[in-house]
Amino acid sequence: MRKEKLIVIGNGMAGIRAVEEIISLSPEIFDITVFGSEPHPNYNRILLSKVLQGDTSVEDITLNDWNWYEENDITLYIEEKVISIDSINQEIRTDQGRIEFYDKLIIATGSLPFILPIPGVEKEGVTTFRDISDTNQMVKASQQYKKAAVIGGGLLGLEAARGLLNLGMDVTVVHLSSYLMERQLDLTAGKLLQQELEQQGMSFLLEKQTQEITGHERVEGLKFSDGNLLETDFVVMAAGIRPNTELAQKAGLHINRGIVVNDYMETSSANIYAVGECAEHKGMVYGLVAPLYEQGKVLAKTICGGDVRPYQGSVLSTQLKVSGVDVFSAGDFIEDEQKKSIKVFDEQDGIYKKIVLKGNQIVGAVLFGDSRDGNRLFSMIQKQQDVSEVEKISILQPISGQGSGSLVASMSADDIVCGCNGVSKGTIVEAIQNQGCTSVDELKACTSASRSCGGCKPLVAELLQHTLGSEFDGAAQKEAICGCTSLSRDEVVEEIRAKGLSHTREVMSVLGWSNEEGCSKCRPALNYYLGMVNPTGYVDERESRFVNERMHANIQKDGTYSVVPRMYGGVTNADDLRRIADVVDKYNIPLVKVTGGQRLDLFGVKKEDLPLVWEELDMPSGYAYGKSLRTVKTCVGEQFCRFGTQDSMGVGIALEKKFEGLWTPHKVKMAVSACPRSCAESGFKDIGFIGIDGGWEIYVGGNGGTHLRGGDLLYKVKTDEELMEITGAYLQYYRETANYLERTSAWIERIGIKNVQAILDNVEERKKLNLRIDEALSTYRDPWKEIVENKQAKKELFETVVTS
Ligand SMILES: Cc1cc2nc3c(=O)[nH]c(=O)nc-3n(C[C@H](O)[C@H](O)[C@H](O)COP(=O)(O)OP(=O)(O)OC[C@H]3O[C@@H](n4cnc5c(N)ncnc54)[C@H](O)[C@@H]3O)c2cc1C
Ligand SMILES: NC(=O)c1ccc[n+]([C@@H]2O[C@H](COP(=O)([O-])OP(=O)(O)OC[C@H]3O[C@@H](n4cnc5c(N)ncnc54)[C@H](O)[C@@H]3O)[C@@H](O)[C@H]2O)c1
Ligand code: SF4
Ligand code: FES
Repeated sequence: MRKEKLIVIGNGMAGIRAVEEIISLSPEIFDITVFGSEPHPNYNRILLSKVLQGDTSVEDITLNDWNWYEENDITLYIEEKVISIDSINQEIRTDQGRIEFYDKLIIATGSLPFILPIPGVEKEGVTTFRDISDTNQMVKASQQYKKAAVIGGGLLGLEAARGLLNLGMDVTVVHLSSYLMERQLDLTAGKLLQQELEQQGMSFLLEKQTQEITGHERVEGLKFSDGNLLETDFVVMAAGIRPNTELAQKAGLHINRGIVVNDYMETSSANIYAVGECAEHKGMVYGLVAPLYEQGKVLAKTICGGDVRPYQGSVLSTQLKVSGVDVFSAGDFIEDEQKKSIKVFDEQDGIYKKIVLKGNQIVGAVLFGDSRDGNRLFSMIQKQQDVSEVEKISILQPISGQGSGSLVASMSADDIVCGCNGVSKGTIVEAIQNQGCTSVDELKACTSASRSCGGCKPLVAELLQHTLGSEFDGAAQKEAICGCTSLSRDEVVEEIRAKGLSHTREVMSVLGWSNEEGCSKCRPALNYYLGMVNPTGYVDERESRFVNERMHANIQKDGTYSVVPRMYGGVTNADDLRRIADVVDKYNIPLVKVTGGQRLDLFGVKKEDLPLVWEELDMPSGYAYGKSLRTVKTCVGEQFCRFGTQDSMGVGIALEKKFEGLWTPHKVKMAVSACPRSCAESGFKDIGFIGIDGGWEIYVGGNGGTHLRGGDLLYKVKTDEELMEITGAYLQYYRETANYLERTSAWIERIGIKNVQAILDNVEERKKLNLRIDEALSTYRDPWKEIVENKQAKKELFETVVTS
């Protein structure tokens, strides 16, 4: 039976959550294609604030990686924008000229940041805060400039400001209203918040209307309507958002503020639905994930058929994600003729609580300084609980001051624990008691609790402890490697060693994985740990690897691949260049790019051409796709440079020849410079070598990515042999102790350079580590050559099967 074609425009949080709901209801009905204009698979936009504040990294906020799309047979086109919808012929067209037919179409285009209509907004140094690219821009600006101004003192502006403070900038928040977060707080809470943030180092200009952004090409300041000026090097616009409706408008759909939908998320056009921030329901447009996820549930049921409970709109609750600030707001929190409030204000401790009652119903709440009662109050608001029988003041006081255990004990089963995902206490308790969840990560996988902003994690953990009672295992609360198990990385590796486990499925079965297939997080990790523990006995499981590692090339947004041949030490010759040029001509390779790691990257290679390209290049794989040694960059060194004191190219080539093909927890880059001028940028590599008089300095844990980190000096050595020995021992220690997907920069901070030095100081230990790395290296075979020589693998992986 022909599957119906479902197209989703927008690869963001609401669109993909709706797809998840659809797949869980009816995995077989639709052939799904998703278009996303950003260059990433679906990620957790909420956590961009945490990325900026340095609490997590861009790599760690992916919600659904490429494997998820592949496993669910979803075609994803990234960096491809849908530019028109033909609702008569049921077709969409993209900016790449692609035209696709749909049976059903979901518009999930989100919002656009509101850009103040004032002169100067186009200047260099003005940004918004909406996506990964904006976040990277802010991190980069903080490395070059000192003064930042954030326009807008709402949730987004304050989270951006906290991030910029953490990045070392002087930050002034410019706000239109007389107090902060006026959409979520009342005057008292807004002022308390300001005091707290001032203590953290933030400055504020309130009741300021920005009239112009001054400067030549780059921003130099802000000019206000009262004539005052503020000098600044960088401006973040966080003055609200607007639903992204242009596409729907052009298609003739009914638009008001957003794309108008009914209670079933249907737009005014047949077979077209809208969900998320772009949708307007009963005059409301939402900008938080909880309502968008509720909409996604309704949409999935509508589209899959069956009983649908119509969407009735959502009550909102918010929390600011700034460490050291405890603030909560929910529902309708401003008093008027019909709505009266009850307040508790402890000025000494800076604690303020207010509930707003309409008749006998609690309709809103604001908490500052102690938000532990937030969930309970939110549940009362959602349930429109009648409080006529209750002594009103007690609503504000029953939990505070008591232990946290009693907080979860006092919650009723339908009280919401995770606001973002609408998960109640009852659902979590059921998952613990009936589905055997024993850790927060398992609960996240089972119920989605704590999957979004993460603010509810402590409460989920308390509930777990409370429910399990004496069976609660504190040790199990260590970071589990994924939601399929409660075991940590160290425990899994220990079990693999102790029980001699030799296959991912065996690990999952023997160690009692809750999901017998594993998931896209644990399968590649197990494959790595098994290979690390038993390098000569373990047979690598191709199917457990990420797609790029399976294909030995990097997949690009148009479905073609990029190919990087190995050029040891970044050194090449006429023969290699001639062969590369011939291959480029023969296979119509559209782009050849010199990489930052001194390699040539051939972009736009068709999947079926990959084995032929590799065969004709006749060069080893550069592993540009792998969690392994990528490149050793070198400066020309003593051979040609006047300043060179060492043979950087020779050492670089020797390092690369020795360690090529070594699987590591994450990618590893090296650089060798022959003098402290460090032309190969040795200070920002996983391992960097700098030639000095009479030897080398070895730097480790450097990173040139979003969270720039200069390497730490590990050792000074006198000879090239010592350099090799230390490098081997260091790399093996990293291989044996890091979590899968942990870069050396994060690992060294976690483990501590002094502890690593203590291990490597021990000559015997160093020898053993080197023996073990040599064993791992002994298994290396060039993967391109293997495929070229293996007809079966070539056929399975690279020949496109055409069925009619
Ligand atoms: C820094 C930050 C922190 C936040 N913190 C919180 C929080 O703590 N709690 C909370 O509840 N909410 C928070 N939010 C809001 C939350 O992230 C959004 O409500 C949510 O992401 C909206 O989901 P969406 O799918 O509607 O839109 P988006 O996630 O923006 O997704 C829309 C996607 O569609 C793509 N797109 C648009 N047009 C096209 C087109 N024509 N073709 C193809 N693709 C297109 C866009 O590029 C985008 O990737 C935060 C937002 C930000 C920016
Ligand atoms: N923790 C969270 O829940 C969280 C965090 C970040 C973002 N978000 C969401 O992201 C979206 C965007 O956030 P936001 O804070 O930009 O939106 P917002 O509309 O909540 O706040 C914008 C703020 O900017 C102020 N403002 C408007 N024009 C201004 C001007 N000319 N000069 C100075 N100030 C001006 C407004 O007074 C308002 O307080 C919202 O939907 C928000 O809910 C949520
Ligand atoms: S690092 Fe020193 S030796 Fe190497 S190229 Fe630069 S200046 Fe010359
Ligand atoms: S409250 Fe945001 S993830 Fe649970």
